[in-house]
Amino acid sequence: MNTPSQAQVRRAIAEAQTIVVKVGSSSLTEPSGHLDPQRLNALVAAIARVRLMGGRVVLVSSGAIAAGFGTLGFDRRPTDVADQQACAAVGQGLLMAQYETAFARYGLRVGQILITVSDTIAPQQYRNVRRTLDRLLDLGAVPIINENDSLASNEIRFGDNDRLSALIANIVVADALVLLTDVDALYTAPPSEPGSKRISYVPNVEDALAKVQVGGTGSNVGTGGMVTKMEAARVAAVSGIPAVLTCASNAGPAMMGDPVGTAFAPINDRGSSRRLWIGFASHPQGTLVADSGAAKAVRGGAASLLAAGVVEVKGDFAAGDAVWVDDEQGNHLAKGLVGFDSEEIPQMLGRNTTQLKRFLGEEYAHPLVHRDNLVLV
Ligand SMILES: Nc1ncnc2c1ncn2[C@@H]1O[C@H](COP(=O)(O)OP(=O)(O)O)[C@@H](O)[C@H]1O
Ligand SMILES: N[C@@H](CCC(=O)OP(=O)(O)O)C(=O)O
Repeated sequence: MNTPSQAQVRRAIAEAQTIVVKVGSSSLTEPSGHLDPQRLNALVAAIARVRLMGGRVVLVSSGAIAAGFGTLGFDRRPTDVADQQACAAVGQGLLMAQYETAFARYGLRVGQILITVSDTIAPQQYRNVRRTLDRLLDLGAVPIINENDSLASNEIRFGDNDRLSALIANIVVADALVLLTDVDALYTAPPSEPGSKRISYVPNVEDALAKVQVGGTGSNVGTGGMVTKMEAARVAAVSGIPAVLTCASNAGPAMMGDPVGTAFAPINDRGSSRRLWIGFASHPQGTLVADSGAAKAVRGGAASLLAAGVVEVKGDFAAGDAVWVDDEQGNHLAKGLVGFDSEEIPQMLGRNTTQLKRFLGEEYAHPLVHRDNLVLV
């Protein structure tokens, strides 16, 4: 696709029908570990304005731990996981109570959704998340999402809401992603470094990643810093979704397409939500190794992966799971949703469709991975 101008990207954001807004802990809370109702109310005012003009807004809100630790008597954000989970349990309630009251002033309802990684990995759960979000939006409510910090175990969690917000943008087929933080824009280096310069437009986030020096959090409550925000912007750009990054007090102008913060251009056309899920959220459970002919066909982008071109199957998976498609040198070519259980596949390898039908039956005369379920990496 042609690279759009900054004005085109800003216009696309202003005209977005469905917007995912992500706000960080430091934009909603005091360093003492309590909510800052004034800043939260200002954010709600900006979102309500867009919502009342007919926009569909999903809010991904951090802040549960940061709103809960002061209330529970800690003088700083705890580092112990169980303490963090307890703080999140308390803070999430406080956060939602404040959002409920703030949105009610505009006659708007909110709906809380707490997500774990497995809700976006397993196809069934992914569909559930999507259906609930779609219905909440259809009913005019503002879904408010956070990671389910109190239950997520440390080994398997998003850990930051930046990446989660980009996945949510895919799930709801958003037209724009708005990342709100405590810094007004992306800079060429962490703003604390002398000489760092503000960047107002990033036409290609993958190129920018090589040139910009991104650092960790600048506050005592944030988690991912600019690293995870750039990753979120990258997922959005690759998914065909324009994004803007700025401070929370610029939420209104950012959503109106004003030249605040940093705008990120999409670098691909929009893909289907399911293909984007395969590409970004699915966790492959095994590998199909393609021979050189099949590898070439898969790389071409329009072919299904047939059993005739597969030389090896690795891992233990069920039909419908995500798998890697590798070449014989071990390079990942694609990710795909496989049509058969791993135990069924060895007997199919190297056989063409006629042979599969004759020796194994009609139900085996299908590609291992259909091209609609295959995404190049
Ligand atoms: N290149 C950069 N440009 C802007 N900010 C950066 C950069 N590198 C690191 N940062 C830091 O990232 C911080 C924002 O991330 P974080 O603290 O995780 O916020 P949030 O709580 O909103 O998610 C900024 O305050 C800033 O200190
Ligand atoms: N889920 C956590 C926040 C995780 C997170 O990404 O924080 P932040 O870097 O402030 O956006 C919480 O609600 O405390």
